[in-house]
Amino acid sequence: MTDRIHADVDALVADAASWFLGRLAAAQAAGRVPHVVLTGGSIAAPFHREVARAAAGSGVDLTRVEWWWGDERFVPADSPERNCRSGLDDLLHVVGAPAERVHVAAASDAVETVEESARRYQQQLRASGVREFEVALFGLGPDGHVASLFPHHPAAAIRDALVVPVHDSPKPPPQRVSLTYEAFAATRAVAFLAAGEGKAEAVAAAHGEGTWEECPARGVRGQDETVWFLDAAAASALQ
Ligand SMILES: O=C(O)[C@H](O)[C@@H](O)[C@H](O)[C@H](O)COP(=O)(O)O
Repeated sequence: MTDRIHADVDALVADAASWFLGRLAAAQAAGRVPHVVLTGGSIAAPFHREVARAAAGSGVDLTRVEWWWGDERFVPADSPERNCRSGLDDLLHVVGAPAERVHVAAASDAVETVEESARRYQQQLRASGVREFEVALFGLGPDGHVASLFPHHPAAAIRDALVVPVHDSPKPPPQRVSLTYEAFAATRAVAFLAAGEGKAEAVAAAHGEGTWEECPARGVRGQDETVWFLDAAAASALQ
């Protein structure tokens, strides 16, 4: 694991965006159409805006990338709470990503149940033929959760599915869909983006020994690399 610690959020997202575009440039140069996992949470908007800004001149063709989300909140499509909101508004619509490459989990006004949303998202993943994710980006919960895999939550323990429905999420809203550890396992590069003192303990826990049940972020690692983009406050409890 590598830690890249910055003075503030602006410097953090600038470095993360440049690293992200570098990974995509290398994948495209090698002839791959990269599959990417985007995140929700508070870091999403500044990160997506920075990627949209830095993309011009990066040599990366963002219209030739397959876009997924690590988790989605089961709320109506036009809710500002949707995790895909920032990715769509701040990045994918800005760079003109074609709709057929943008994979969003069904909202609560499109399907009846969160089970159905999870089932369809898993079907989309399988149908896409994706064998690995090039990059998966994650925020970090103050309790160490990643995507919608929460500490000691039964949904986090499911291994025989790529996508699971989540009920009783400790972070609102209560119903969500999440990719599983199984889905994240085949990922070349994982990046965690975390800022602020509220994340310091979780960052330290995720770097430390112990189980994924108590700190789910421990369970997600990239095959090539796992990079932590942190501001000084989020890094403050690291030894
Ligand atoms: O639904 C969500 O909010 C996320 O997918 C979740 O995993 C998020 O990335 C972390 O909770 C960090 O979010 P904050 O930065 O807003 O604390």
